[in-house]
Amino acid sequence: MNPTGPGAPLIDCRDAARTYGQGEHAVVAVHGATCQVRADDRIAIMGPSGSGKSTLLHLMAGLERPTSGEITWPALGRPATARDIGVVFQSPSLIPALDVVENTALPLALSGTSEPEARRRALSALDAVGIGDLADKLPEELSGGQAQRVAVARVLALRPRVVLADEPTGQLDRATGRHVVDVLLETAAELGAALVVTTHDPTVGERLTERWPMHEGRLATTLPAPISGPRTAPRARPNATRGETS
Ligand SMILES: Nc1ncnc2c1ncn2[C@@H]1O[C@H](COP(=O)(O)OP(=O)(O)OP(=O)(O)O)[C@@H](O)[C@H]1O
Repeated sequence: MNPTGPGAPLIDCRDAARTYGQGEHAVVAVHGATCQVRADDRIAIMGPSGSGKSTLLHLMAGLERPTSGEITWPALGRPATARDIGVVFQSPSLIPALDVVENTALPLALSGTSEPEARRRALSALDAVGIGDLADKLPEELSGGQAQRVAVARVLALRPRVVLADEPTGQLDRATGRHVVDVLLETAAELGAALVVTTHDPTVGERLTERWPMHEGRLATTLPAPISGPRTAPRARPNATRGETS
């Protein structure tokens, strides 16, 4: 068991697996995955469609429970909440009746932040993702890419300790996608937060410091070298405890 408190991993997955369905209909979305996420990590989980990336991300966020194995959040000393771990989902899921700034401020308002402060932080996050001028638009007036940027801003406004982004550039053109990754990296640095991004796009993966390959539900055992220089401290590496690599 990891110690809790500062220096402990933010997310600790131990042989965590997730199966959907039962019997002959069972689908093992994630086989036993063992990995850790710490502050300052910049990780791309990479793999083709259906390889289990979203499921692993949801497990890390505590949105789903592993069917076997364990996921803990040692640095938090308690189960993670949405304020600790912000998730940018594949689908923006904006509330149609609320304008862009209200959608962005909503999670903050729901977690007790005063309305003026929630609005101020929402506007600042919208500016950061380059759509401050759309603050009073309704979701139906947005393009898919603009809606995705609102979803990113909604998480950044929460100032979480970990940002988990599920294919955040999947619906964006190359230039906009690049900007969204810039924003995620800049904000993670500013907050001192960890950043984990799922993607099948190598040009997104190469922007992150580490790439964790995933194939058919298994997190690979071997990792490419970091982009620049060795890490300053040793850390646990992900491994597929069943042994296969992609
Ligand atoms: N709620 C669910 N019920 C049943 N099967 C599911 C469910 N969610 C995911 N799966 C299955 O688990 C496997 C992994 O899915 P997952 O969405 O995690 O992969 P992914 O790599 O994120 O794919 P994509 O890039 O297309 O989003 C797939 O075979 C998928 O059909």
